[in-house]
Amino acid sequence: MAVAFEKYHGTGNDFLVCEVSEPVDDWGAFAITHCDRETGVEVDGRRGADGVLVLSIEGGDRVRMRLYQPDGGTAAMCGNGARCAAQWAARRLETDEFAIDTPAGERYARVGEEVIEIEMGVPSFAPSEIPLAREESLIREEVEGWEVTAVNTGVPHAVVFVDDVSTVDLASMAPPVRHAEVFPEGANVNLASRSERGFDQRTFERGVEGETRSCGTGAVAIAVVAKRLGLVEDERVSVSPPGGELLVEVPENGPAVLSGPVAFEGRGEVAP
Ligand SMILES: N[C@H](CCC[C@H](N)C(=O)O)C(=O)O
Repeated sequence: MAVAFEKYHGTGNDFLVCEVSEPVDDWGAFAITHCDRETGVEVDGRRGADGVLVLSIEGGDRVRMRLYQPDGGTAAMCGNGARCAAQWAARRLETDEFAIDTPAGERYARVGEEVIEIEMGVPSFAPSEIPLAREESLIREEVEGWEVTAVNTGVPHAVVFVDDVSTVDLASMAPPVRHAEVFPEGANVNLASRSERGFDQRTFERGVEGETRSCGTGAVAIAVVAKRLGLVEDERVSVSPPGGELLVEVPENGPAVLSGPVAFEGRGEVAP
């Protein structure tokens, strides 16, 4: 039996989207096969994906989202994935505002003409919530030779501010930080540097084990760490990963909000 999918990307972070009712026994194995950049499914000229979003509509007006990563594992939250899930759901629901149930908690989505906005929860610097293998927060401390700040924005992130993200060899700097002992569950690794509009972003993702064109929880992490370190004062911060531009709102109290565009790339069928 074939498995139907749709493909979306949010500022270049691309996902296969499947209904949970599709005939797949092992979504982790499915993600390993079809997300592979060399041998995975090809849509619109790009092979593979940064993950598989397994979705369902529950109770008529709520979306349940689970992310399976290219290494077969899962992650509690994905900001761009939630934006793609919201686009998928808006085509099926009669409303443009609804809740998305994720393992990191309930997230509210607003689907507009141009941008899709997700409430991302309240970011945490608490060691037990990131999690960190120590009792103190990790703010601007050296980890594997880089000045790292750690935050959880639904998943664990390490943020490193540099002069120019484009001159750093992310593929070699990120793995030691991603696997550092201080992160017992690993971390996604973000580089940020000042740009004219806000910050440039590059992210090495856990589970993809490589650089992605965009990462929503990473953009929120950069904005919230920039705020914490006193690098910005505005509540709205523009963050530009290689795949586009995201806007992050970081209020004093309350949840961060991530917004940006989503594109539908196509649909098809693959083997389970
Ligand atoms: N790309 C996602 C994050 C996935 C996080 C995952 N790579 C992990 O924590 O293991 C985003 O837009 O927020």
